[in-house]
Amino acid sequence: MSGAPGTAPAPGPGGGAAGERLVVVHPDPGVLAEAAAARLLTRILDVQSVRSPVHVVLTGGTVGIRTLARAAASPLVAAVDWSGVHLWWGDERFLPDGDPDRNETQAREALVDALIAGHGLPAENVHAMPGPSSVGSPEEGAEAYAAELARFAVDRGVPAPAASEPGRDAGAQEPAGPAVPAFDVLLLGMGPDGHVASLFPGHEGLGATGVTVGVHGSPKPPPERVSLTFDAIRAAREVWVVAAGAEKADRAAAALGTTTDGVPAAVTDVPAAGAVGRGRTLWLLDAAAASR
Ligand SMILES: O=C1O[C@H](COP(=O)(O)O)[C@@H](O)[C@H](O)[C@H]1O
Repeated sequence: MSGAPGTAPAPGPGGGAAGERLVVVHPDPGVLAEAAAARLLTRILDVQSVRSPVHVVLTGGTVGIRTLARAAASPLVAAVDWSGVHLWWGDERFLPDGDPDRNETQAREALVDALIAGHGLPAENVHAMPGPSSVGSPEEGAEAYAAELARFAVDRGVPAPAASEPGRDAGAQEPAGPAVPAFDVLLLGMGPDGHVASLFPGHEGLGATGVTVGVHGSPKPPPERVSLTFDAIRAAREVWVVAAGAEKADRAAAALGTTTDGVPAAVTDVPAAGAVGRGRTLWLLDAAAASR
């Protein structure tokens, strides 16, 4: 895979038009996390220059959390008006509040608690996915999160923001879509099996309707999770897939291009192939993950 960015529009799964896709390759996981953190903070700043609030979806996983930790260490943190930012999650392990394996716990330790304590992020703007401390099952958690998302859903019947917003045409209608906020950046990690969020190859969650789904039998522990669906993921203005390590290379190549026998990847085999944003999709990889 070349390191050169590709800008050919990537058709959305199901053939729908989607925005541009870029693949950016970094020398190692440390530089990848540093660059992804700077890119995230800069993107929030750019969006804040034309609208508020800004909605960002966080991911768990090694690169996802490392990116948040690097963002916390960045001087750019002080440039963002965090009072106008909302943080969401793409998926959560169905574990008690404060469990060290929860994506939320790791994100709070890496960045989120520091933003609340020292940078004006309102605690109520942090929208964690419910776990067994507050609901009885992953399905109840999914239902509760869908209701929370709907509270902030964008009214897509109104014209899109003015042309001054980067990448938007004045007067264009926001396409109708699921009852979720207009996520400005939706971060996703990718597992060695090509899973994104908690949507695993061959798993029934891949075809879930609605915006959230309760997951059972996850091949990666813990078995129970809550996840956004692809409908919710694809409603995002930008989807960023961040992945590092040689163990991701095969699935990254399959998701981005074709399988070894030249067949375009199917989302059921490579869920990451379905990670497409409405305006732009970024694949931020290290050299090892891009090696195929
Ligand atoms: O379990 C999960 O795994 C994926 C990928 O994690 P990684 O360590 O292989 O990057 C992560 O994106 C997801 O949020 C998490 O729940």
